[in-house]
Amino acid sequence: MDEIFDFCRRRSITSLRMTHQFPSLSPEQKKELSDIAQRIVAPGKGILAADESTGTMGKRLEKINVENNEEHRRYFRDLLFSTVDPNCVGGIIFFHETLYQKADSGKLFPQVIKDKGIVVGIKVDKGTAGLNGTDGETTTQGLDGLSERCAQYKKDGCDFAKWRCVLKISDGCPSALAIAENANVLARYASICQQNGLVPIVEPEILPDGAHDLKRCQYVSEKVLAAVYKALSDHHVYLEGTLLKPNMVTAGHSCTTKYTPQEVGMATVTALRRTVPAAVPGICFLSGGQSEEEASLNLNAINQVPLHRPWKLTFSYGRALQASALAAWAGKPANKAASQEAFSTRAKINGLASKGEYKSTGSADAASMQSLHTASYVY
Ligand SMILES: O=P(O)(O)OC[C@@]1(O)O[C@H](CO)[C@@H](O)[C@@H]1O
Repeated sequence: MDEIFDFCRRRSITSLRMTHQFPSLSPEQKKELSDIAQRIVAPGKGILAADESTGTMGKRLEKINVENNEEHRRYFRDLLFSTVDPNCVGGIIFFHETLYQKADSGKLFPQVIKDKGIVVGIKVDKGTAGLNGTDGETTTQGLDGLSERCAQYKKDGCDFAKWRCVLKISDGCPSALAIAENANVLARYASICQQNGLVPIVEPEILPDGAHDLKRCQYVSEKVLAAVYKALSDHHVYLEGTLLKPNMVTAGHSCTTKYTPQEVGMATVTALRRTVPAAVPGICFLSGGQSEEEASLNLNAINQVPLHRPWKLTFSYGRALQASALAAWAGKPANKAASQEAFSTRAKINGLASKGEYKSTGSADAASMQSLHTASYVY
């Protein structure tokens, strides 16, 4: 090590010395973070994103004519959590309210989940805010008081966190400002999480709105991810203790060319191989308005791409894991078992897809084929 420092001094390279001089995490902290991340993306497992804010949950409940009140939100989440299979779900992302609610059994939800061996996560961002002078682009808020909130969440049973940034594709978007600002805020968030023992899920979502083709989405995804990993490095984030939650590389929703899952898989894996370091243990895709079946077929194809893939490639789905379950429930207690069955089926299929082992029978039901995309969706 001394020779390296000596070499750096002679060449006036100071940054290496600085990194070693001010280590941000102890070996024990690093081990804890890396162990948590590995548990979440163990083979065949992915993440259930159940972190819809109260407003977003309202939009979901409205579709099935159910009132958006605390009990209905609790009931639906209890329905999911009491049936979730730890063989295909390694982590669940909670919204603040859910973390302090109880299951019908009287146990707090985080305890129910931990007892199954599933890791508890929490959404910690506070939503998007406009970047003035841009074409409607945004950054994400929530850094103020984040360290204190993370420390409290760790005490209350959480071991990972999620923060979502949003970028969009159009003629002039994403702008250089949006790319730089969102990369930096994700890195700052990730650094704060790690100091508090939470594995940060880094989510730079590129929206599927638009008529762009697959190539354009791949190009933009590469630029955004390259900026994110440069910022994470600048902020000394320990990559082994992080997870990435990106969009799959797909054409825009109104693109007239339709691409096969194999084409989506190849474009996605190519973009990731060019930008995401091998030290990152897992890449957990968001579903972004794809139908349940489409999200499963694309994930399966991603895991069948004949290129070296140094990370686990799995799911962190919200809509694509819950849509059929919500529709089957329709707010009626008598439908609870049918709703749980629908959820378990999707979780099992995605567990298989995360290993490239899902064989579609081609007989998927209508509900799972329905697009879940809403143009200019605001969460
Ligand atoms: O795209 P999906 O799979 O439905 O949801 C992905 C997601 O990141 O976006 C939502 C809004 O923040 C979250 O509830 C969820 O974690």
